[in-house]
Amino acid sequence: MGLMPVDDALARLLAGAGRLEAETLPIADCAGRVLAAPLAALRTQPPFDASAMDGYAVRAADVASPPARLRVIGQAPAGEPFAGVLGPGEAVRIFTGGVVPGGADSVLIQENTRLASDGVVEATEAVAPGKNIRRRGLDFEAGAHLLDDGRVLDAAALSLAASANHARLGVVKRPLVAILATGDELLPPGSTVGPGQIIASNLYGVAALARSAGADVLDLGIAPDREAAIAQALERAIQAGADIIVTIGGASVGDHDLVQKSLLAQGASIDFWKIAMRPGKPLMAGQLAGRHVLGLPGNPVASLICSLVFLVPLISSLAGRPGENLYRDGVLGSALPKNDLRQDFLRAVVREDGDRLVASAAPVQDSSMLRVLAEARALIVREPFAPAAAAGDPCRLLMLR
Ligand SMILES: Nc1nc2c(c(=O)[nH]1)N[C@H]1C(S)=C(S)[C@@H](COP(=O)(O)OP(=O)(O)OC[C@H]3O[C@@H](n4cnc5c(N)ncnc54)[C@H](O)[C@@H]3O)O[C@H]1N2
Ligand code: MOO
Repeated sequence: MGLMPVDDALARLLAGAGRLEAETLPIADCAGRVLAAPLAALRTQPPFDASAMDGYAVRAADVASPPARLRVIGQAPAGEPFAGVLGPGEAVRIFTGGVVPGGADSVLIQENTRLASDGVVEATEAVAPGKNIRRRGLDFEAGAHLLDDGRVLDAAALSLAASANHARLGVVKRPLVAILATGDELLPPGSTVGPGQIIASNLYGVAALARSAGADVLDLGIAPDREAAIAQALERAIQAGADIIVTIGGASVGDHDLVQKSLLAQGASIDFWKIAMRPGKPLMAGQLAGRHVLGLPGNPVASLICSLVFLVPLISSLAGRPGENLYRDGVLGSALPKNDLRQDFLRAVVREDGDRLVASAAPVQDSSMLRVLAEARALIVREPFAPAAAAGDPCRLLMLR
């Protein structure tokens, strides 16, 4: 089988990954979620002409030639409207958020007044009609369209929805990603490591990427290289309602690479396997019981870069949220040899030279080396068969941080 180009593989993966169904949640649980339908206002805000300042509700004409004395006939704190109507020569003590009483056409701020005697206030400045009044419906009218379908519920959108009196919101279901590491040699961090054994590392990074893309994660732990154990873990993922099943390792061609075999035995269909990518060649994608399956290569750097390039966009697509564009233009800080048929993602340190990002590839790019990945700020993306390049040549960067 030939190697599928990275862009083709991504397009195939996303073609079958439409937005998940909606669920209704209390608004307190909706932060960061994606609206599943347009949102309209259930009420008008403000629902009355409201004072924007602490001061006195007045008739502008009464204070047109200051100083002007006004009789204070009552007060209107927020939440307690004044019941009467203001007549000529009268004022109502009012506070920010209070209902502007009938008869008043403006609010004079208290800094522009002084108390003359008990029950009498003196305006020391004039005020323009309408000044310091938030008109009924200034923000929105009942029935108005407020938020689009697909809007991410950020701080402003969430507060607006609450203000419009929505206690619950219809949001896109958050994808559930089940992650299974495979390999007889793997032990969880903190273990006493025996001969030939290593620590399972990348599932933590894969889980972190999944969560940051808006998914919930089900950690299926580590399965040994036995078909029955892998099958059992896949069944757990299905029972838990996973939308995406991610396997790590066992994706290549060795005698102990059993993931594909297990998947096929469970009735999975394989959409593609092996792509023109370095690291990440043995990446596999398919479907099992209506779930997406992404088989990541075991090499830690390969699995993390494949997660960034494939898993994150898949989650974004299911979650109905636009993915963040992590690509930037940069220049090379050091020369690179010509590339072969695999699209390369080279770990690079980046320095800023004015507004230019200067990226220098690490000299050793072995896909087991997590330290080089942690030190990198970007991946230099090299197209298949790219010619040799010199320091200073333009390059495309996939930013990591
Ligand atoms: N004859 C060939 N051999 C290999 C090929 C090939 O085309 N022909 N491809 C190589 C490439 S590229 C990669 S990438 C690896 C990926 O193989 P697998 O997905 O089968 O991964 P494993 O063999 O299970 O593991 C590879 C390596 O990574 C370690 N590993 C696995 N899982 C974890 C984990 N969760 N945390 C940390 N480290 C892990 C594992 O111990 C191995 O050292 O295949 C090449 N071989
Ligand atoms: O993906 Mo493998 O790590 O290309 O080396």
